[in-house]
Amino acid sequence: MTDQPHTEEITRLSCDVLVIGAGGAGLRAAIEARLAGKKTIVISKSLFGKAHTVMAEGGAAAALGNVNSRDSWKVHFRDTMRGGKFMNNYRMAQLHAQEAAQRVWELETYGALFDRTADGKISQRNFGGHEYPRLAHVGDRTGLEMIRTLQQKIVSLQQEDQREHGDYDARLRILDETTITRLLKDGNRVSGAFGYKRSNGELLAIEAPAVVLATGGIGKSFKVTSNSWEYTGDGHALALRAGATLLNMEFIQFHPTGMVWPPSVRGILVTESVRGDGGVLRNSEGDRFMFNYIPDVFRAQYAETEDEGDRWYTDPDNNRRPPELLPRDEVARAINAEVKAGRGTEHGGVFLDIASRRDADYITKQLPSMYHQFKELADVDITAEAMEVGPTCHYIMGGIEVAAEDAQTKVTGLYAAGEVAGGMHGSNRLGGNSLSDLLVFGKRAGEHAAAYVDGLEERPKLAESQIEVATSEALRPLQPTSGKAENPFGLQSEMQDINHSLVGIIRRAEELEEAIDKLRGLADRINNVRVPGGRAYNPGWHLALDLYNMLLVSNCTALAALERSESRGGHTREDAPKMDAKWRKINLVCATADKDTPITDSRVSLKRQPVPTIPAELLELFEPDELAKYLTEEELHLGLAAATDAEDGE
Ligand SMILES: Cc1cc2nc3c(=O)[nH]c(=O)nc-3n(C[C@H](O)[C@H](O)[C@H](O)COP(=O)(O)OP(=O)(O)OC[C@H]3O[C@@H](n4cnc5c(N)ncnc54)[C@H](O)[C@@H]3O)c2cc1C
Repeated sequence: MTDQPHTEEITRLSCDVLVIGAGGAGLRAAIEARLAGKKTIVISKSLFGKAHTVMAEGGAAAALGNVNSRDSWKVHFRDTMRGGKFMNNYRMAQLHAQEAAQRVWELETYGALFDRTADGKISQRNFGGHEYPRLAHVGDRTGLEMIRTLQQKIVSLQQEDQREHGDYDARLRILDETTITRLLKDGNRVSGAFGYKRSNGELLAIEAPAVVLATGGIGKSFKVTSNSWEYTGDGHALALRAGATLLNMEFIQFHPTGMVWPPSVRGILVTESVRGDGGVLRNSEGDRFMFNYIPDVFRAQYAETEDEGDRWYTDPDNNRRPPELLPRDEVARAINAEVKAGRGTEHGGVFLDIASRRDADYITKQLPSMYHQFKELADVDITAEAMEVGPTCHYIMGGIEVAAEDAQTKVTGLYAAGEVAGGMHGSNRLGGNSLSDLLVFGKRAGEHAAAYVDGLEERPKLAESQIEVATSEALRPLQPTSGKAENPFGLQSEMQDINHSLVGIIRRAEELEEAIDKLRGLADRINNVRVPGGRAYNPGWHLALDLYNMLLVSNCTALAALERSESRGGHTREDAPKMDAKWRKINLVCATADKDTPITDSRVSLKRQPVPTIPAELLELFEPDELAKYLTEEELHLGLAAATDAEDGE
C-alpha cells in the first residue's frame, strides 16, 4: 500500500524547549529550562504524575554521608564503576557522584521530605553494590515523593507565571496523554516534534529548537518485566530515526527479585530494600545460596560466612557485607542457576525471607508497599512467610549516546536524560543510581537546552513535508491494507516471547541469530498492523505505533548482544562466560541507515567504537589489583604510569 497524502487538521504549538517525558528526568529538565526563562512544554504519554519514576521504591543514591561519614563522591564513583564493570562513561559517573548530593538536598528545598536519622538528617539505607548506606528514601515509596515534589515545583512556577503574565501556561505547559511519534528536523538540527493526543486523536506539530528526550526504558518488549505499559522504547527509536545513535543496547538489567506468583502479577518488582533491610535469599533446600556465587572480582568485599554477613548490619566497619547485596546482575544469575539446578520454588523462583529476620513492626514500617503488594496481590503475609521471587526485566543501561557535560545527542539541539540515555551505568546499574541520575542529568539537559536556544542566531524551521510524512505514518494503522491485516496485541506478545526466550538473561549466539531472524520476520507483519475503530481512546492504534519502536529497539539489542562475545553486567553469554578486558575497550553503537528514517524501516547498523580512556586521577581511586581485573595489561601499564607522572608533577 502507498500512503496517501493527508489533509488533516493539525494543531500547531511553539516553544523554546520541548521536553518529551514527564518522569523525574523530564520534570527536572523542564524546571531548569523554565528557570532559565525559556518557554517550555512537557509532554507525557501517560497521565501527568503517572510516569514510571513514581514506581521507584528503594531510594536515590547520593553520597550525603549522613549514616556513615566515610562516604564521599569518590567512594560513590568507585562503586558505580565497579557495578558497571568499568564500561561506564567515566565522566558521567563522575559528574553523577559529585552532583547527586546537591540534587537531593535541592529536592528538599522544593518540598520533599525524606525519612530522617535519629539526629534529624536525611536517612540513608543500604543497597546492593553501595559500600555505605547511601539511598535517601521515603519508606519504599521514594519515587512517589520525588514526582510529587517536582510536580509541586512546577505548579509553583506556573503560579508565578499566572501572577506575572495572567496565564498559568505562559512559560511552562503540560500536555499529558499525548504521544510523540516523530522528531522534526531542519538539516542536522532538531526543529520540533509531531504527535497525537490519546484521548481524541488530535494531531500536533510542535515547533521547538531544543528537544529533551526523557521517555524512560524499553521493558515492555519483554514478557516478564517490572515496567509499566508506557516503556516501549519510544525515545530510543525517535532518536535513532532522527540520526542519533544508541550505545551498548545489549546491557539490560534483569532485577533479581520480581514476583513470580500468581501469574497475573509475574514480574512486578520486589524492592531491593528487602535485602538492604536484612532479607535473605534461600533455595528450596533452605540454603542461603548466595555464598556460593561470589565472583572473584568481588570476593574481597563480601562476607564468607552467614555470621559475618549478619554482623555487618550492625557493625559495617568491622565486617563485610552479605552476598545478597552483590550487584543485581550477579544475584539474578545466581537465582537463575538455582532454579535451573532444580532447587527453585514450586512456581520457578527462590525464597526471599525477611519474616524470620525482622519483627512485623519493622517490616510494615520500612516496607509498607511490599507488605500491601504481597497481601493484596498474592495473599502472602511477608511478616510471617517468605516471598517467592525471580528475575524480571527491569532497566536498560544502554541508551541514546550523549555528551556527558551537556546531555546532547549526535543531533544538534536534541538532548536526552534519564533511563533513555546510555553510558552512565556501564554494563550494570546499581540500585538507587537511577533516581539520582534523573536529577543530575535532567538538570544538565534542561540547562544546556536553554543555553543552546539563547545562543541561536536563527531558529530551525519546521518542514511541512515532514509533517505530512509524520501524519501518514501516524494514521497508517487506521487505513485499509491490501495485505492480511495483523493484530497489534498478538504481535506484541510474539515479540515479547522472542526477546524473553532468545535475548533474555542468559544468551547464546545461535539463539541470538534466531531472534534476529524472527524479528526480521515480524517487520513486514508489523507494517501490516491494522486496527478497527477511530482515533478516540483506541488502545489498538496506540500499540500499533508503539510496536514500530519496540521492533527497532529489539533489533539493536539482539544485534549488539550477538556481537559482544563476552559476559559482563547485564549481558551474559553462556557461550562466552568470561569477562574479557579487550571488550571493555569497545562500545557498540547502533544507527539507522538514513538520517530521517521512516517508521516502517526497522533496519539498524552496528559499529564498534573505542571507550574513552579513564584519566589517571580517577584510576588512582582504585587499587592496582582491582584494576587488573578489568583493564588490559597495556591499559594498566599506561594508566598507572600516567598516575605516577601526575603524582610526580604535584
Ligand atoms: C518498580 C520499579 C522500582 C524502581 N525503584 C527504583 C529505585 O528505588 N531507585 C532508583 O534509582 N531507580 C528505581 N527504578 C528505576 C527508575 O524508577 C527509572 O529508571 C526512572 O524512574 C526512569 O525515569 P525517567 O524520568 O527516565 O522516565 P519515566 O519516569 O519512565 O518517565 C518517562 C516519561 O516519558 C513519557 N513517554 C514515553 N514515551 C513517550 C512518547 N512517545 N511521547 C510522549 N511521552 C512519552 C512517559 O509517559 C513518562 O512520562 C525502579 C523502576 C521500577 C520499574
